[in-house]
Amino acid sequence: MAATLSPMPSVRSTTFTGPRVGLLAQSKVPIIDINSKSYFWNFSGLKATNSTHSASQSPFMGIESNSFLKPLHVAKAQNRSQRSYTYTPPQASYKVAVLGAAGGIGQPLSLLIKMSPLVSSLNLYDVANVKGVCADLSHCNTPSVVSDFTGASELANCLKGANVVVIPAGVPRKPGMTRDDLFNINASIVRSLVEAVADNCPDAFIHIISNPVNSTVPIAAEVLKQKGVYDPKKLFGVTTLDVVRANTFVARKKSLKLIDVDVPVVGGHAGITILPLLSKTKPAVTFTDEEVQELTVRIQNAGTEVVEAKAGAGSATLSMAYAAARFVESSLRALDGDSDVYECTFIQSDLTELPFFASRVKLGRKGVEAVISSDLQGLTEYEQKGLEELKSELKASIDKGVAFIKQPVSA
Ligand SMILES: NC(=O)C1=CN([C@@H]2O[C@H](COP(=O)(O)OP(=O)(O)OC[C@H]3O[C@@H](n4cnc5c(N)ncnc54)[C@H](O)[C@@H]3O)[C@@H](O)[C@H]2O)C=CC1
Ligand SMILES: O=C([O-])CC(=O)C(=O)O
Repeated sequence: MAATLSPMPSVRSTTFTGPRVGLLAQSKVPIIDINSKSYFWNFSGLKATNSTHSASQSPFMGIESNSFLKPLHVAKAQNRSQRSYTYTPPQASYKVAVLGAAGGIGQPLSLLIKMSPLVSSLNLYDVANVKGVCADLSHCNTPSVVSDFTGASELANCLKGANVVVIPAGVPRKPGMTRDDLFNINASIVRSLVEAVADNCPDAFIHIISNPVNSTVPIAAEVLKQKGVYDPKKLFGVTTLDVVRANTFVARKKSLKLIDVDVPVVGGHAGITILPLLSKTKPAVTFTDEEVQELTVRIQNAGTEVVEAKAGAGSATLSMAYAAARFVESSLRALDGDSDVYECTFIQSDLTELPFFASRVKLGRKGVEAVISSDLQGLTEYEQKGLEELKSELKASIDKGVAFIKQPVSA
């Protein structure tokens, strides 16, 4: 019996003007455009090279600049207008290191980073099992060269020359635990990994995923200070998943096009310290008080929702990998000179009286170029109350991280 192939949803409804390849002449299998291939892995903002379609006048004008799926829109826009564009794909020239690459987040995250056209070297580090992940990934025909590094003795080589270091190393939660319950194990892991970053690639952007982010980022800052290489503009707590979730939940609730929605999420990354600013949602949308309450609580508890659904098998890994890959790609675009890159992230901050705070920032070649202070202006009463209420918990988590390095408790 002949096998039936299911059409890929992303190509089913599209019509292309370029050369075509018939998969199976007599079947209903879709015809795909060979030129469309790149859109499925090319996450970076493609630069138009002809004068009519410069990057700033490109068909994706008006689409959120930090959209991880922007190139899919390019494909659609191209299709709609039946015009053809000449693009110069971004040059692959950046080195990214993933520490904890064999883990639940590390593996899919490494795959997504492997798909970036901006990455020339992808270095995978873990305490075990990273060789196989590397062998597997290295068969993908995307530009980056993948290398594996196992154990502390290979960490320095993994990090040398890295432009971006992503750290998802550490233990995840089980049902009934808070993120802070991970502190005792993950604090030491982050400390030792960041020490190595300080020694081997002090100029790199450092993305901390390991929980509790509200404490592990201050830990990383103190380690970098002790090593004399702290640049607060280049140390980031990855809170992108909170934004990804907020965008998803709001779009569903209000029947908006997912790709258009952008909700800033500020504060920190645990429970009530996660504060979605629904009043700042783009496109502008109104919510009833009940919707605000329901959405805010869902966004704050979304991590726990996944932990409970996984019932002991860990926490969010796939959505986290997606979110972290978006943050990596944004960082690479910023390093590459894109002047239109905005993300929410947990950083050293003057926005409130707290020394660290997540907010929207503009990213540039040197890291954080500007903090978007207007997000905290004109808050609703509900948001203002949420902001005041999160401060004591967030401060305690920050202080705990700082104290871990400044006054280490002997084991
Ligand atoms: N920032 C965020 O939004 C999120 C953070 N997380 C956090 O990310 C962390 C990782 O989660 P999963 O990948 O699910 O855990 P996992 O247990 O599946 O993977 C962790 C990996 O880290 C490795 N590892 C442990 N110690 C290491 C060390 N010293 N050096 C290098 N690698 C080391 C392990 O061998 C393992 O491969 C957890 O702390 C989790 O709470 C999870 C989801 C969202
Ligand atoms: O909930 C957890 O433990 C993992 C996490 O940070 C998230 O999913 O937001």
